[in-house]
Amino acid sequence: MKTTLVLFGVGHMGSAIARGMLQTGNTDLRIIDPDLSALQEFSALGIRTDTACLSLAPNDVLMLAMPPQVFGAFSSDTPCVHHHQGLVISVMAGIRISSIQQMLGTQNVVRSIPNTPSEVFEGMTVYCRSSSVGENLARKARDVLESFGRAVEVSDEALIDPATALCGGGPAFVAYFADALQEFGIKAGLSKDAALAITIQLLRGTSALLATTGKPVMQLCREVMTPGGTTERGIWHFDDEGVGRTVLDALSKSSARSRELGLAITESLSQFEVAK
Ligand SMILES: NC(=O)C1=CN([C@@H]2O[C@H](COP(=O)(O)OP(=O)(O)OC[C@H]3O[C@@H](n4cnc5c(N)ncnc54)[C@H](OP(=O)(O)O)[C@@H]3O)[C@@H](O)[C@H]2O)C=CC1
Ligand SMILES: O=C(O)[C@@H]1CCC=N1
Repeated sequence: MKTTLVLFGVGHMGSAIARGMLQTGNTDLRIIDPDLSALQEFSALGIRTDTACLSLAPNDVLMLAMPPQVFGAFSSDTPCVHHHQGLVISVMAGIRISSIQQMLGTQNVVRSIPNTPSEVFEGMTVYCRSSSVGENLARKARDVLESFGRAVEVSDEALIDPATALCGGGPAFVAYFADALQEFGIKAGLSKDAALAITIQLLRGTSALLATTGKPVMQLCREVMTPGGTTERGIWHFDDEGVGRTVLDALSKSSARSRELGLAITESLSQFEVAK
């Protein structure tokens, strides 16, 4: 029997997951989002869509893809998700497994961080499961997450914050760099289309070279830097300007923000417990 995935939130990440999943067709999809216009694309494809969730089947897999900041209100306003016996997969940045368990009164939680290339079945998801998720549910979680790309499980939940920076945010960092490459091409006189085509093939070709040869990344870099040639001038400039360090700092800041988002909820939950 096909798993029914109930996707809560079909914004940038949720819609990428839904579109990726529709390419594989292994999962029955149901989508909930208060924004009717976000649902139209999917209801036109015959997918069950609703602006609110009133009931669930016990075996439904729930996927939480709303902003972390609205999770508290969602939890209060959606009683049918409470005490859900099936699997709950969160893709929300920051929010810890224990907070989700506490707020939904459910145990079987997988905290994951996918990325937007899921839309074209090239997603990468890092995930961690709660100790209550046994092998059967773990297999189900993996099947769901692999229905829009690749998935890697980690056993230490603390790794999800840096994975949020690297894997979840990664496409933004790569796109930012790609934009600078494209801009150079355009400023140098290439047409926008030519600059874009070159940039796309650079990303694809470098990625394929890395994956196919298994060479270390900096070896790829050194192999392009012909001594006395052109590329080393550019890479030396990166080194002088501390570009590598800036990238590390940027990802550290993203990771810290993920921890901070989680901590805000954990602290408000513990204050609530004290007040009770
Ligand atoms: N964007 C990304 O690349 C990644 C995002 N994530 C995570 O995915 C989640 C969504 O991010 P993103 O898609 O970028 O955000 P968006 O703002 O693009 O989308 C969020 C969607 O959730 C909807 N929503 C709000 N409240 C509810 C609710 N109560 N029930 C169901 N849906 C609701 C919003 O509707 P409305 O607009 O009406 O408020 C909106 O359509 C976040 O938790 C984020 O941390 C994780 C990895 C990568
Ligand atoms: O920026 C964010 O908060 C989300 C999580 C990872 C990518 N986008």
